[in-house]
Amino acid sequence: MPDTTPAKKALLEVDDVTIKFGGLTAMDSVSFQIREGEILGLIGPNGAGKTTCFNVMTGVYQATSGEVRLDGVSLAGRRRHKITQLGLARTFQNIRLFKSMTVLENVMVGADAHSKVGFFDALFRLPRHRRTEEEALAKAKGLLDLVGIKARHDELAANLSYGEQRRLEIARAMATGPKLLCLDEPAAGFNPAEKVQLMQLIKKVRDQGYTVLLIEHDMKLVMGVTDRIVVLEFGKKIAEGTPAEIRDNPAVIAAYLGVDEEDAS
Ligand SMILES: Nc1ncnc2c1ncn2[C@@H]1O[C@H](COP(=O)(O)OP(=O)(O)OP(=O)(O)O)[C@@H](O)[C@H]1O
Repeated sequence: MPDTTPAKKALLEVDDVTIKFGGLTAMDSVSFQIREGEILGLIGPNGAGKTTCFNVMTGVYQATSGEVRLDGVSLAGRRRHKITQLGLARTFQNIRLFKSMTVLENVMVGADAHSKVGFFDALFRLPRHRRTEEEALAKAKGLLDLVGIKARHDELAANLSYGEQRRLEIARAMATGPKLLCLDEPAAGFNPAEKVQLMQLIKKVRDQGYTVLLIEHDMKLVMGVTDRIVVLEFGKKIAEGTPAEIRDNPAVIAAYLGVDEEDAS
């Protein structure tokens, strides 16, 4: 039977983005789209431009040319907090938590990015503020439950295990209410069992209605969890497709093995 499911709309569009650092072109006319509800993997050897791509998307760097659009809205020239408000959240390669705050407080800080309560509501603890606070608390606990660390909510973030801190980072990013959740090497430093659990968590997050962009070096994880994969090498997109297509792509194999394409095929 022909597939009659309508194609999902593009949530994020990276449109012909180039970024140069002096003489180095870290992204060279890169275009790809992330569709609503999918898990997209962004992979490539060291120095391929993956993190730079994240940084352009999240407003850390400005593209030299081209633009990134979220839900049709250009992110060019927007400040980081504005991009978060528009619905793009990220985690970092190096964990960035408020270590002297509790687990729950870390998630509440994320939720504040979307708070519509004004200064006076908060100052006089007006009913609107209290209601919003209660809702934020319930939502934060729900997110901690989702990532599997609800029992630790009163603990200082510094006292969590490494794996728990990574989960907390994901919960905090989700607390900003993103349309797109970008995970930068979330499995770094994980053992095989933790990687399997992370795969399950990423799928669970997507099943909650989130769209996920994943930068990850671990091929088994990327192949096991993503719907589609975009491959960068030396700042250029060299391939795009399903995990099965990417696994068999000679250009990708060559990029990873560091051999000529003809030798790899
Ligand atoms: N702020 C910067 N100034 C100068 N060069 C930069 C800057 N940021 C990144 N680069 C360079 O851009 C290229 C792409 O780097 P990037 O960190 O995006 O690669 P990556 O694919 O994320 O690599 P890795 O897997 O090692 O994290 C590299 O050559 C890097 O040295």
